[in-house]
Amino acid sequence: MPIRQRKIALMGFRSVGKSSVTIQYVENHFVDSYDPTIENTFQKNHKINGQDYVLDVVDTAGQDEYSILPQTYFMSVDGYILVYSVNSRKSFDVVKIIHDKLLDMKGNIKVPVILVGNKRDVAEQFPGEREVSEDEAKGLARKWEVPFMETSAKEHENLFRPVKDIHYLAHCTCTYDS
Ligand SMILES: Nc1nc2c(ncn2[C@@H]2O[C@H](COP(=O)(O)OP(=O)(O)OP(=O)(O)O)[C@@H](O)[C@H]2O)c(=O)[nH]1
Repeated sequence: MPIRQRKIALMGFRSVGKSSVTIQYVENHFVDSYDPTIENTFQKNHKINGQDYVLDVVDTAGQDEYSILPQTYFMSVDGYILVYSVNSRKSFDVVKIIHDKLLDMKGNIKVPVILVGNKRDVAEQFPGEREVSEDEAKGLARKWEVPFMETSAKEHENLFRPVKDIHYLAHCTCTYDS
């Protein structure tokens, strides 16, 4: 079977951990320093149900509510991982705005998205710092009908369920059997 190539992009507010999640997922280590990203693309191979996939994983520059998203993010990306940080309400608001923009640009067709609440370890260690509850995020994911998970890039916790979640993104099916 020929190898299939897919492109997925991580998007979200600044400093929520998009690069850390990407690097942990692709290279299995945690980067403690903060170096704002312009844009980086990584590759990861997956075999899913006997089919080989090459995933281009695009780690985007942090967005805010005013960011104008480049056309390339709409034209050539198959699926999106929208990342917020569980200790930042603002970053949760920003993923909602990004989601609206994606739907708008794609013509309101459902877009394959995974919602990720990163820095779970911070909320576990300092519960007072949590600004977005798991229940609220689950509610949003239910409304969007997309998979959701809280992760910790630092603790390498829950970094996607590769077969199930990546399969969903790679196939762009827009339906998710939770
Ligand atoms: N405690 C903790 N810190 C994290 C986690 N993920 C990222 N960080 C830290 O948060 C800071 C920002 O992480 P980045 O991965 O650079 O964030 P980003 O979203 O790529 O940032 P931009 O490039 O500005 O958009 C860094 O200091 C990371 O070490 C996590 O799961 N837990």
